[in-house]
Amino acid sequence: MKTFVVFAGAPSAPQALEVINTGESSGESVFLHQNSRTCTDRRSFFSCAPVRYKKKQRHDPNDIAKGAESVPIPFVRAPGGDESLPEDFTYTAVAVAYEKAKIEIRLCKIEQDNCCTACFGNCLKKKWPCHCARETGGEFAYNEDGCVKKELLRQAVRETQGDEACRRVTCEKECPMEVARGSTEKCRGHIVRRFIKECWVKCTCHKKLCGNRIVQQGVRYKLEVFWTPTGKGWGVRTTEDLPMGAFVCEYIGEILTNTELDERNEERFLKQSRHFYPIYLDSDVCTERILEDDHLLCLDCTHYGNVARFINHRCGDSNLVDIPVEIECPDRHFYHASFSISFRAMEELTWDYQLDFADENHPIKAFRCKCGSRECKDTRE
Ligand SMILES: C[S@@+](CC[C@H](N)C(=O)[O-])C[C@H]1O[C@@H](n2cnc3c(N)ncnc32)[C@H](O)[C@@H]1O
Repeated sequence: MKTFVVFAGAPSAPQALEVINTGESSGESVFLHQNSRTCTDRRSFFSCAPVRYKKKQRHDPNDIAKGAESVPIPFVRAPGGDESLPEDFTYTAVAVAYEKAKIEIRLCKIEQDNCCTACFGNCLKKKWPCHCARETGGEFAYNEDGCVKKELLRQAVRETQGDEACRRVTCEKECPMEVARGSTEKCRGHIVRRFIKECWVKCTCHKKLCGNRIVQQGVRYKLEVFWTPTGKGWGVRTTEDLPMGAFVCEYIGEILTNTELDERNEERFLKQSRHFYPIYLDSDVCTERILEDDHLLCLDCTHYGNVARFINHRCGDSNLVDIPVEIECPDRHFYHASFSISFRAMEELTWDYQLDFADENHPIKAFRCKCGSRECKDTRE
């Protein structure tokens, strides 16, 4: 018996080695292809190999994600410009807790009837939606193209625009959001946000093929970070036309408590930092009423974050809407803030930060808005 070592890949990129035995009598070498095709010479092996052939990857100096996303995200300077990306920023595609934030991602919190333990393949193809669609009224949040369904999208736009018709809850005692703002005012009321629940770790469907696993797959459309010509610093745009409801990215950064964020804000304010990058994970404040400091969490993208950190604000008619998503377990102190297209876009991607420009007490002193929208709320002289 002869032993052959077979490369599963091109000659220049041997990634996996496989040893096979073959009879000596024919005098032929047998090359076993990884997708079970056999070829009798090395040449035809490599010509039938591309199914598994993975191009040798290089570190693309223009990819701000440094390979962390499944698509590269290039950055583009203004013509003739020499702006550089911030040096104290490291790209991460997963949220990381800084120090005190308590994140309760526990298997025991996922009850059997809160996940699909008998599903196979793609849950969206099932005749009847599985348990995972319960959160969204018995229908999956996504369509077969991986986009958020129209009704849910409309609802999210209404909620984020503070539509009076949306359900509101007022804190009975101290409002954690007012406390976070350093204010002693009464609760202004919280809109009850509708969450999306994706299939999670205990579900038995396919981790990549299930259509109820969209946000957890990460960025898949072509995005670009570019230097805005209107004085907003860096911004994000798409280089392809995105359909309504397409998931663009989630807001990823360091997970902080309010106190930690306050300390950072103060420091940055003293340093006269130009840009600020925090968001509050407050979509479920209304069901808790009373929250300890280490449970009302925020994401800060200043030092660690993903492409969402470069998305600028637009008042009123922004083309992205944020939707809270449960991915790991039902603990809503930490959830995923996903951005989907609410208006067709092939231009700068913007998101309404929901800032009150007149609020002098706001912990992040609002910038002078240059969004250019007819609905711009920054009316300060
Ligand atoms: C999340 S960052 C966005 C990325 C930022 N432009 C950069 O270069 O890193 C938020 C900051 O961008 C700037 N910004 C965002 N939207 C803006 C707008 N509509 N007008 C002016 N500045 C804006 C503000 O300085 C704000 O604090």
